[in-house]
Amino acid sequence: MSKQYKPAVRIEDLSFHYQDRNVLEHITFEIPVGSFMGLVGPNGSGKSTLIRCLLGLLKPQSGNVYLFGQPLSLFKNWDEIGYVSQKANSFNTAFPATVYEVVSMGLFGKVGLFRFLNKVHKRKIEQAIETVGMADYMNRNIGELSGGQQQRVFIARALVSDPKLLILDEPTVGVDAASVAGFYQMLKNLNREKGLTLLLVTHDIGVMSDFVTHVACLNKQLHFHGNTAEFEKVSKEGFSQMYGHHVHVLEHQH
Ligand SMILES: Nc1ncnc2c1ncn2[C@@H]1O[C@H](COP(=O)(O)OP(=O)(O)OP(=O)(O)O)[C@@H](O)[C@H]1O
Repeated sequence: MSKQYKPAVRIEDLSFHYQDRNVLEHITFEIPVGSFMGLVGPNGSGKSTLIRCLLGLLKPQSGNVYLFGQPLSLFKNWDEIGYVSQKANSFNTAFPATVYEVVSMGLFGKVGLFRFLNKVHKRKIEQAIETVGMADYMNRNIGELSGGQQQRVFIARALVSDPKLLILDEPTVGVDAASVAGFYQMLKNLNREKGLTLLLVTHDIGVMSDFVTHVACLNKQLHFHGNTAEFEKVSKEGFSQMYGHHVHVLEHQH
């Protein structure tokens, strides 16, 4: 890797197996700084395992991971990496907390639990809430919001510590179909306007491809990796073979 070019993520020839089950085989790919990468694959294709290897939660049997040019074992700036898992697994929404309080939890790593939030912190919290379009709900209880609104709040919680890379694992689970496009549009704006590098994990290959800049298709091996224009050129048959006949790629007008 050249000294000048430091992608947000570089994965080199990574293989991982659980006991006797091979889950990831010889995965090599990069997430350029400033890109919006969609990582797609059917259920059980190894997406979550790859994210866990990338976050250092699992150790691959072979291969290397670099974050912003640094080998994972030396990487210390975890503030730079935001992670939003599937909502259902990450937070008990019956917990009586307002949107503002939930987002402020994203700062606790920096200011320490129960430390007094100063004006700068408060402004950061408000800005993060505004960024995800939830300013009108600042004082509402998290449990009163729809699934899509709750996911926006969890993204604000991840944004409040100014990450350079935001990883979202299946963020539209539980978001109603009518809200999904608006949700992806918000992510696209975060990428374009704030320059945030995004990694979106999903099996929603159709809708996702309208919003991302790059696509990686995983099914144990990496079947495709490239920008959206290259992705559009790939034949529908190729994807049907990989995902099964029930998945289709959306046709684009351009
Ligand atoms: N702790 C584990 N021990 C053994 N096998 C596991 C473990 N976790 C996952 N697997 C298996 O590894 C494979 C990949 O799982 P993984 O969760 O990475 O897939 P995924 O693409 O994220 O799936 P989904 O879209 O359903 O969340 C699956 O066959 C799964 O059953």
